[in-house]
Amino acid sequence: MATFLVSLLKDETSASLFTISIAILVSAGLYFLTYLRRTPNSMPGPRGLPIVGYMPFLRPNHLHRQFTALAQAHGPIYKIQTPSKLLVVVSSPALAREVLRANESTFSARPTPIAVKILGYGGMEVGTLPWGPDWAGLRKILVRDVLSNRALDTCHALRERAVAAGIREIRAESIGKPTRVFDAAFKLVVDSTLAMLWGGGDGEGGADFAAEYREATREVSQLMGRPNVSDAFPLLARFDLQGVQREAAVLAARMDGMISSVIERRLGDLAGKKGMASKDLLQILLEVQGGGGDLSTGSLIASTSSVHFKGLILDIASGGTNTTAMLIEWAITELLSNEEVMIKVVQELDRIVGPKSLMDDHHLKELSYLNAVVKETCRLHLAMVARVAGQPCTVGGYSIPKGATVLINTWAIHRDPQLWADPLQFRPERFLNEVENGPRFSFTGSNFQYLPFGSGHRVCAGLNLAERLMNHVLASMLHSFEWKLPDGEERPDFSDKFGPFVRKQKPLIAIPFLRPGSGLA
Ligand code: HEM
Repeated sequence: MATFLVSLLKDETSASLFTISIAILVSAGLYFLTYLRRTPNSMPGPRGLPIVGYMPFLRPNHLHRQFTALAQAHGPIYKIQTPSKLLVVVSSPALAREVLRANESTFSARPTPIAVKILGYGGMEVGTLPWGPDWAGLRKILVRDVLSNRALDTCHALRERAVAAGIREIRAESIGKPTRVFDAAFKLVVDSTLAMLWGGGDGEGGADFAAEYREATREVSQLMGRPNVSDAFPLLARFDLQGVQREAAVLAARMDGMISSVIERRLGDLAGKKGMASKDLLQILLEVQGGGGDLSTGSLIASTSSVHFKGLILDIASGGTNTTAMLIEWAITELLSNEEVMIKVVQELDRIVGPKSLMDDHHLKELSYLNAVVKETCRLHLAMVARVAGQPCTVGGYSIPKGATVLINTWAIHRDPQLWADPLQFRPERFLNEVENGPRFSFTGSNFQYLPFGSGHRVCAGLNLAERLMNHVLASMLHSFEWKLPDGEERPDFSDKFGPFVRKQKPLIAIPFLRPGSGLA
């Protein structure tokens, strides 16, 4: 569940002035006094005002750039005091390593906005559970059993079929027409995720159900990006001033209804001995569940109606669909303004996939230039990893109090000219031929210069799936179609907006034309 990482921070800064004023009167003084006592005085950082700290100076839509500029003024570790939180921003690989590896157990939790908690079965899914045996057991099932490369290989045909169907739909409905690239990518990503998850049985798929799930997922990500004053001022949470908690509860019930109905239908099918057309991830999960899991997880998923069991399904179905689609939109934006790179991608696709076929799984391993494009997109368009100090500790020689939120500013690290040659240039070549013994920059977070999926025990649990989806969907969109900007537009707009992730401020609109070399022609 990637989208929750920084929304708490945004909530803090962009709630309406009116609500903020009330909130400040009620609780800010109390918090500020508490934090004054606990703030490490010697750590550099911009000066704020009494009571409200630095909050009035934060620019919610541009925090990634503002935090990077502040690092230039205050160094690679600095503090920002807000009424309710001490933020510590770190912007170097060495300090990221200190937080995510050397002090891993101290920084094992991440800030969880109230809406995210409600939507995640009350904080019972992998992304929101606190570090402990429940989290470890469920994460093991998710990563080792259900989202392992082996399991994802098992259901590759389901993904291929869904992507091919989506590509045919674009051909039928959008050729020659201005199209929102994010929407096209989002549909392909959600449909193929759901196909892998529960598309192997009878009755679970279906266009209407997928459309309903897509709509709910879209609403979830909108809600997560909405400021909630209760996150900034927990004392006010019980009043739910903006109704965010109520909305989250309604949406959570809707998602739960859909997930429960899929499980029931599948269990009914099995009882009726209909069997599986082809094995999907739900089936793999049911087999783990039926086997009782191991000692650490057996009781957690003893029942298929337990929140833990359903939370695992939610993690897969909604964990990263929005982010994956958003990165595909950024990749196409970059390619439309880097003609040479686009030509190389398309040449590779023509060479590996060939003129008469559609993309399939075995092509993916050979598309090394396309994979480099995806890595370069992740370098330039992801912004932060957030963790909370579970106990007092020291980072970079400064003491950090319990409860402080530490932000690893990957936006700054990924664009640091000391670390990357021509850091603002889109140059996928930097990820090619890295070293002989495996890639220097993988998605696993072993190199702290490149952290798109975080690092350590809480590194993204869905990174295998995310990598396959990004590569597969992007490759299919580029192999089948030539995307052109509408007449009169020479270059796509690059303005962005900080939110749970860095999204495009203006959606990319492009026109797909059928490529003569595509398998659809
Ligand atoms: C390109 C898409 C994605 C990006 C950029 C992304 C990024 C991230 C990041 C940065 C984290 C926090 C890591 C940390 O704190 O060190 C995370 C956590 C997580 N992600 Fe992803 N993610 C993506 C896709 C996915 C997908 C497809 C899934 C589901 C299958 C998923 C499931 C999770 C889960 C469950 C966690 C919490 C892990 C834990 O706390 O143990 N993500 N993701």
